[in-house]
Amino acid sequence: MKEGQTIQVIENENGIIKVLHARKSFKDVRVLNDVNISCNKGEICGIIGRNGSGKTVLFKAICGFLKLDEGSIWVEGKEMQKDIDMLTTAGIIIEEPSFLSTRSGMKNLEFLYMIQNKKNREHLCNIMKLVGLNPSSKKRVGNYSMGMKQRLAIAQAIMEEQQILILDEPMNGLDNEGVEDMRNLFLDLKKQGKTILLATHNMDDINLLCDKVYEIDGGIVRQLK
Ligand SMILES: Nc1ncnc2c1ncn2[C@@H]1O[C@H](COP(=O)(O)OP(=O)(O)OP(=O)(O)O)[C@@H](O)[C@H]1O
Repeated sequence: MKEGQTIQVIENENGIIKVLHARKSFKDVRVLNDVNISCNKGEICGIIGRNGSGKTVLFKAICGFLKLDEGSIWVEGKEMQKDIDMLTTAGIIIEEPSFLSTRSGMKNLEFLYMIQNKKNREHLCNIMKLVGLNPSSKKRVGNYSMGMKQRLAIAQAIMEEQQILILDEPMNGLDNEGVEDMRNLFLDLKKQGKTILLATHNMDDINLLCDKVYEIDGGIVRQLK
């Protein structure tokens, strides 16, 4: 599809996440240059691109962590920076989440969950098990391996059962079994109707998981699938 046609399709789509004509520069370096994407409800939408191509910047803008210079971002019909400042209706992994290193994984989830005034230990135990962590383990997060921290990050992203997940390289640090487990988990979440925006460097993730794929390069996004 030619670029002009792609943009028109995106503008007409009823995407649950839509980015229209997004531009973002840092000083004189343009990172996003008229970026357009649309992710429909129940889809896993992949974004690929080289190191430094702007995937994280795009995700941060979608979540409201940084402002675009131009363009608009719509999530569930609400415009970021106009109707809402921060996206609170999505489970998010962007960069390394900060956990309390002296507390167990389960305690960390409990703290984060309680911030939302929620209490449900059984639900959190199930989430821990779902990501392959032992909810009864007293091991402090500071002593977790990289893969265990990543599993905990996925647990915190999914624990509130949000309809949208924004996952920036969620497979980082996972071994083959972990990757396989998380792929199955994401496919299950998709079956439940969740929408997942996924940045990855792994083409197998793209081929196995994604309904739609965008590549970002030189600030420009191209739809590959
Ligand atoms: N706050 C900032 N100030 C200045 N430059 C920034 C800032 N945030 C990101 N950048 C620059 O924007 C560009 C895109 O960075 P980004 O983190 O989005 O890349 P990425 O595609 O996620 O890369 P990777 O695959 O390595 O994770 C990089 O050149 C980066 O240095």
